[in-house]
Amino acid sequence: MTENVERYKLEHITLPPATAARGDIKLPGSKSISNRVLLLAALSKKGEVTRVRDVLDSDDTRVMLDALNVLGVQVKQIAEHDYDVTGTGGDFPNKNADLFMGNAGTAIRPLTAVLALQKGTYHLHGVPRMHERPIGDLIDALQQIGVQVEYKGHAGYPPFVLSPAQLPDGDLSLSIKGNVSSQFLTAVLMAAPLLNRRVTIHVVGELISKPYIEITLNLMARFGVQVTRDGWSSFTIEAGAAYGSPKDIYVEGDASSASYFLALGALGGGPLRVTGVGLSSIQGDVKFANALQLMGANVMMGENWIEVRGIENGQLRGIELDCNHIPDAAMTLATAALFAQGTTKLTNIASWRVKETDRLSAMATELRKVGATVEEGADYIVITPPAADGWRHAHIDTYDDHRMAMCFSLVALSAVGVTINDPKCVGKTFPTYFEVLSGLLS
Ligand SMILES: O=C(O)C1=C[C@@H](OP(=O)(O)O)[C@@H](O)[C@H](O)C1
Ligand SMILES: C=C(OP(=O)(O)O)C(=O)O
Repeated sequence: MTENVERYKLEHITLPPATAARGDIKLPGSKSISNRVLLLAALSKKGEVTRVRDVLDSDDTRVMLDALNVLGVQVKQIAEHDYDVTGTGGDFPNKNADLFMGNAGTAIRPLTAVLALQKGTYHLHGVPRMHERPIGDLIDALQQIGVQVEYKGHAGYPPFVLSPAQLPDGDLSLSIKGNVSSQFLTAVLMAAPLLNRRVTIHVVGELISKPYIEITLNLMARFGVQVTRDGWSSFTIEAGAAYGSPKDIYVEGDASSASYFLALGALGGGPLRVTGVGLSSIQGDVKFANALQLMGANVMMGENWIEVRGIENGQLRGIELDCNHIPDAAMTLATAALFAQGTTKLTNIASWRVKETDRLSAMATELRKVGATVEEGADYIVITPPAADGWRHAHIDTYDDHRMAMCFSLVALSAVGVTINDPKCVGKTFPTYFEVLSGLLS
């Protein structure tokens, strides 16, 4: 992907009113796991090949694959979703590169930490929205160990240039804030073994989106690096820790993408089964299923699948839920809430404001178009559904946010249907979303 690629706009898609949602789908690979595993495979022992299977094919994973390619990492596609990645031992062949990061947080944050430790100069930039998404807390943490960064736009935001670090001798210790994004801690954790010495990372203040740190630690362990920890407050990587290849690794299905189908199954009677995530998943967003259960949905789970059927008592109930642990899937609760009896309050979601768009504001605006009454707070949203005769057919703006498009597809199950503007924005994580959806609705 290059910056010049014209964003393929399909003006809008209209979903006519549907009354049922049922079927069986295989989920696309997890974005969070795909991008972590591709990078970890590239950092593995020099010459070792990791076969990464079931990689997500989307804008965000394309950003990571293209970056690795530009950096000189050998990445060979051997089947539609499978890649052989040859390890570099943490030392990328290309020492000067201009890297387009699109709007992929899971690419720019970890790559920033890893590239800051190379003996090279790297210019990282993205789409305009990426230049509004904060990265200062990560850069501040890296600067404590001598990393060299020059901001090219606004301090604390991409674009910026990384040049060779001036690392002090001996064990290293650094502090990092985790209240804006957990991806900053993920980035430092993933890069730490490249330092070849004992590294202790102290988390200052609140840490949000904690389950994503569990994904990071789990996958680092799969690549042979154990991190010792003191709860959520400090993490230590010992000297001598180095990534080794697990040889063959599968990417599980995307639990955030699963949320749309699970909600549809709950609203449209089901049975609707997603395969690729379940009891053995390492993704925090599988907890979305528990939230749906709280709303009254009938959920069953196996090792590798989740199935939702019609709702006990006919209609979902509104809930109040702290959604800090499921920031992405929580958006799906906001549109599911349109169909619930009573009010739904989703709290502790301030991070929505610094993602693909200001999601709190965007969600409130678009929910109101459908007929809901919405209260938007600094870090919460309260949704009261439209009255039975209060639904309006709306043209939903999606703000170049894949999750806005996918969340509002649930409104197809209302009596008025819905029109979604710029539906192609789903390409960030799920390019075929609307095709898959059309096979489930009737
Ligand atoms: O580490 C990850 O894979 C992610 C962490 C979360 O971001 P924050 O930590 O910024 O909430 C999530 O929203 C994002 O889609 C993926
Ligand atoms: C916040 C998201 O993405 P990113 O990885 O760019 O942070 C998301 O997918 O909802």
